[in-house]
Amino acid sequence: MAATVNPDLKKERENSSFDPNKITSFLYGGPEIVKKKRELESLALNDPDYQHEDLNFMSQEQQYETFLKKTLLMVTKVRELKIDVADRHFYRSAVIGTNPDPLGLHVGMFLPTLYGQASQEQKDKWLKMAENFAIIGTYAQTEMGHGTFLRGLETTATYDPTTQEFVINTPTITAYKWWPGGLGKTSNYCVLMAQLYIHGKSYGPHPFMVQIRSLQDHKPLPGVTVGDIGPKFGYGSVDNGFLAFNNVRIPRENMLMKYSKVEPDGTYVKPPSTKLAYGTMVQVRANIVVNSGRVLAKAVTIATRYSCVRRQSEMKPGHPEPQVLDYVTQQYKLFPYLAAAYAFWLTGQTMMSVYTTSSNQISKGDISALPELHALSAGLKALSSWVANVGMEECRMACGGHGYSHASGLPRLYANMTPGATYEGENTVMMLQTARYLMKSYNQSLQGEKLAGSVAYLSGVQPVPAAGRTRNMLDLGVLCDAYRHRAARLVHEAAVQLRNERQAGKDQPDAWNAASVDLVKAAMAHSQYFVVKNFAERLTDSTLDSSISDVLTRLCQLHALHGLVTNSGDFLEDGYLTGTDVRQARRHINALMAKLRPDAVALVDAFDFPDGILNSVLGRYDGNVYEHLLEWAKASPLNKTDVHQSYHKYLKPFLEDNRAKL
Ligand SMILES: CCCCCCCCCCCCCCCCCC(=O)SCCNC(=O)CCNC(=O)[C@H](O)C(C)(C)COP(=O)(O)OP(=O)(O)OC[C@H]1O[C@@H](n2cnc3c(N)ncnc32)[C@H](O)[C@@H]1OP(=O)(O)O
Ligand SMILES: Cc1cc2nc3c(=O)[nH]c(=O)nc-3n(C[C@H](O)[C@H](O)[C@H](O)COP(=O)(O)OP(=O)(O)OC[C@H]3O[C@@H](n4cnc5c(N)ncnc54)[C@H](O)[C@@H]3O)c2cc1C
Repeated sequence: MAATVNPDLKKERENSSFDPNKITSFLYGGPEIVKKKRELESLALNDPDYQHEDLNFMSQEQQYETFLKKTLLMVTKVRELKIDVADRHFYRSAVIGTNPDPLGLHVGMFLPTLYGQASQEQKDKWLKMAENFAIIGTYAQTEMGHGTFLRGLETTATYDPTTQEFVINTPTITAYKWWPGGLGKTSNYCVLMAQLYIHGKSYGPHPFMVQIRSLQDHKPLPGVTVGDIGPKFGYGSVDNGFLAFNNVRIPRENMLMKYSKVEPDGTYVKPPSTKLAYGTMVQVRANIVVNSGRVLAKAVTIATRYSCVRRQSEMKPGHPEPQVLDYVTQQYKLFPYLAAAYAFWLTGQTMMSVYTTSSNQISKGDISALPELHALSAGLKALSSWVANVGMEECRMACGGHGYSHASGLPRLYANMTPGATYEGENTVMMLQTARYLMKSYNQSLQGEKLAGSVAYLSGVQPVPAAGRTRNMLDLGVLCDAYRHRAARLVHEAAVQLRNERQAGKDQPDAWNAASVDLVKAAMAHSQYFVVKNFAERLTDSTLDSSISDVLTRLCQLHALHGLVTNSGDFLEDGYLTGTDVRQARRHINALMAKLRPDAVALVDAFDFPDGILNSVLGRYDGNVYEHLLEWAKASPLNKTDVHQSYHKYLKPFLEDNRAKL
């Protein structure tokens, strides 16, 4: 087995223009954090207790069992090692790699819902148990018939004032809860979203704390039907489940009552906003923006390293085969996603800081930031997960045939991460939520109101510049202005389209539906403007080391220019950009790719994913791809014996029969 680094990768690293550690530090927030991250990762990756056979060689049941064992062990070790709450994600991502785990919903949604939706008395009652994993919960909202339309949920929680209980029921097949992670086999509690009924009146979906399995033998409690929904596209390591209730009674105190309340006599106390009950989803959407940047960074790391190791064809007759990354078409596949990974990494950080500031404000009773937070997180969640999806698949195809093997790590990454476009709010639906906010803001600006936050730019309509002027299409100010103009124009045009549909006689819902393609386009343009502007603003950080600001600027330019060329019609349509500008942009892309080429490996190294987290034979840090491909294939269960038992069962008689008939 080769212990040395592949010479091509070695040369790539020697020739880069900067020290990747400096970018790593920038991406993670300083050298101290990077040090902590590396310590925790190496602790997890070198722990023999976490070792197991490759998941790709396992059935769904084995994957679930392996991951359950591993995650429970992780919880115990996190406690023993006294890892700070803020640092746990480093340890966790080294333990689970790119796989979801059966406790993900407990940590990612059940606990956050208790923090965000429970009253102080309820926190006193349940938080200690939940934080210490004495109970395990999930977030049971989606039903077989409704995921998107929460107001259409069918599960009922009917208040009975005589006993001061809620009666939980699943009235139809379509009301079965369907999909919640960790529900199938693991959880004994859930936060249940159900329609609240008091004295025959419906009050809409509310969260309830419901025990579903016995704490003694883990059997479903009386009236509860629960199980696993079966194999999925990915997510083999998680028991996504179904759940139904037949007249299950829970105490009044089990409705989460930080905002809405039901008094013992059945009096309903309204929350400051009904949408506060959706708070956990907003938090997870913000997390998905962070995650999308990381996922894309992983895919691009694998494909870029492999593209430097892989040699193919003759560029010049008689010359050695070039590294495939030297083909400009290969660079055009990968570098825009390399740039996008950086763009979304930084967007994720901004999104989280907006989330933290706004949610602090909201928890103190000031809900004014809620609409902006919802609109921003919905749009960025949708944009980032869509780009990550397309990027992961592009990276897989850029690895040729070997990309299709599970050895590349890319099919599993894709299968586990692609539902980010569906869960926590289906992407089109999320873009339409953002569009709703944009329309409202735009109309407010027409009434003369001053807008703030991410929509402030809608107040001032930018004029289309006079023809004949020249622009420097590499100037980040020029690029941001172009994205801003496009977003403002598309918001304006969607609003005009809506108004025209209304004037043509449609009612508001039909007009909205008729204009929805334009509305999504406007929300997309708004979100893309936010990403480009955020990237450019981060580069103005005066503490940024000059040796890395050049290369980061190139990435930012590439990200903006690539989006501009891909959507050139939007920029050209009203004459804001000219054909000359777009032609110039295309030429700059080629020049930028040539400049980025020597730094490509250093730029992916800077993401700092250890091999144990990447889990890819093609993306190995040492580039020793071929020997490990062979070793990996040899470990496949079909290779345990030279002659498989199916030969004796099927192939042998078949061949013998055919030979006998000759
Ligand atoms: C050891 C260390 C560990 C570290 C751990 C880290 C681990 C992390 C792991 C995380 C794992 C998570 C995995 C995720 C798994 C998936 C979970 C799920 O899918 S769960 C299931 C996820 N399911 C989904 O996401 C369902 C998606 N569906 C929905 O969210 C809603 O049905 C809807 C938004 C589409 C419509 O709602 P509807 O009630 O019909 O509302 P209308 O349209 O009529 O609009 C009325 C007004 O409300 C406004 N508004 C709306 N929402 C919000 C909000 N959130 N806020 C504020 N406002 C909001 C709206 O703007 C409008 O305002 P205006 O114009 O009137 O002023
Ligand atoms: C891996 C995975 C894990 C999940 N985990 C959980 C969990 O832990 N807990 C939980 O409660 N749920 C969970 N879910 C469910 C998930 O949240 C829903 O699937 C998601 O919210 C989408 O809803 P839906 O399935 O009803 O899609 P649908 O709404 O049926 O979407 C189908 C199509 O209809 C379109 N559409 C729907 N409404 C509109 C509209 N108003 N305007 C325009 N187009 C529309 C959509 O764009 C989409 O193209 C999970 C799902 C997956 C895949």
